[in-house]
Amino acid sequence: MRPAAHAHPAPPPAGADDFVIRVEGLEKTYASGFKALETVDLAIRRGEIFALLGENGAGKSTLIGAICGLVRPSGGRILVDGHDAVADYRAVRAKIGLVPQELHVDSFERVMDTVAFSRGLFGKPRDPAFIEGILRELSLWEKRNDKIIALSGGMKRRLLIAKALAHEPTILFLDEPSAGVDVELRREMWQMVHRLRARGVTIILTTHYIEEAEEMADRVGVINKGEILLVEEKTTLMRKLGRRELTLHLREPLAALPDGVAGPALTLAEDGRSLTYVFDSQSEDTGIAGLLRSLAEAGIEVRDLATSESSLEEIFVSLVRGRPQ
Ligand SMILES: Nc1ncnc2c1ncn2[C@@H]1O[C@H](COP(=O)(O)OP(=O)(O)OP(=O)(O)O)[C@@H](O)[C@H]1O
Repeated sequence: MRPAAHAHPAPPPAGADDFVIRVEGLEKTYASGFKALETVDLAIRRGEIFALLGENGAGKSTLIGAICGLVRPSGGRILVDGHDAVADYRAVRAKIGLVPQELHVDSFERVMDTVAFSRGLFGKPRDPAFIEGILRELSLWEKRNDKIIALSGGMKRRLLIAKALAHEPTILFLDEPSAGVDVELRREMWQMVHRLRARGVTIILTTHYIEEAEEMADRVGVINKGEILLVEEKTTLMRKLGRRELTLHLREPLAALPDGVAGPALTLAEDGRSLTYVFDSQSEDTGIAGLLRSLAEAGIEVRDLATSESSLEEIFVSLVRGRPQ
C-alpha cells in the first residue's frame, strides 16, 4: 500500500521541468530481506535546497544512493532531468555531484591531481582554471600540492566537496555535511551552498542536525523507517506545526491553579512562579485574552510575559516520535 499523501507537491503539467528529480514508487529491499525503503514518492525542484531529515537508519543514504545510481531499486523508478537512474546511469551520474561523509581516495595522491582526476572520470575536458577556481573557493589552493594524507580532517572534507564539484554537476548531494565538522567550516559550507544555489545548482542534503535544515533549506522532507512522512516548505512547516507558548511570570507564587483558570493548555511551574500556556498560532482565537481576563478575575497578577515558538527540532521530534510503532 502506498503511504498516505502528505503534502507532496502536485505533479506539474506535462512538459514542465520544474522538478529536476522525480522519485516514483521507489522501494528497496536489501539482499538480507530488510526493507529499507517503503513506497517513496518525492519530487525535487530545480534550483532548490532540499533537506532530508531523518534519524540514523531512517533510509537517507539508501534513498540518495538509489538516486545516484549506487543502490539498485527493488521497485519504482527515478528520473533525473528526464533520465532513468537505472537504465541511463551514466547520464545521471554526470549531472550529480555526491559529497559522501568519508574520504575514500588514495591518501598519497596530491590534492590538485585528485580533483582533476575526478573531473576526467566524467569525460570532461581538462580545465585547470576551473579546478583552480574550485580549490580557491574551498581554501584548498595553498594545499594543492600537498598529499591527502597530510591534510587535516576539515581540509579532507573540503577536498570531498572539490571532487564532487569537479565535473560541474547541476545537482549536488551532501550526505551529513556537518558531521564532525567545526563551526567555522560549517559556516563556510553553508555559504558555499548558497553560492552554488545562486548559480542554479540544486542541492539536497541529508542531516539529522536540525539546525542545518533550519538554516539552509527551502524545503524539508522527513523520512522515518523508509517512509517519507512529509515534504513541506520550511517556513510553512514551522508555521503550521509550530506550537507557540506563552509564559506568564506571576507577581506572587501560587500553590495551585484556581478552578476558574485551570485548563489542559495551562500548566503551573513547580515553583509556582510562572504559568505556561500552549496555543495554536494559526487559530482565530488563541484564548489569550480570555486567559488574562480569568487570571485578573481570580486576583492573580502577572508581572511579565513572553512567547516562544517551537523550533524545527521540536517539530521533527514530535513528528517522528509521535508515529505509531
Ligand atoms: N547493504 C545493506 N544490507 C542490509 N541492510 C542495509 C544495507 N544498507 C543499509 N541497510 C539498512 O537499511 C536501513 C537504512 O539505512 P540507511 O543507511 O539508508 O539509513 P540512513 O538514514 O542513511 O542512516 P545514517 O544516518 O545512520 O547514515 C538501516 O536499517 C540499515 O541497517
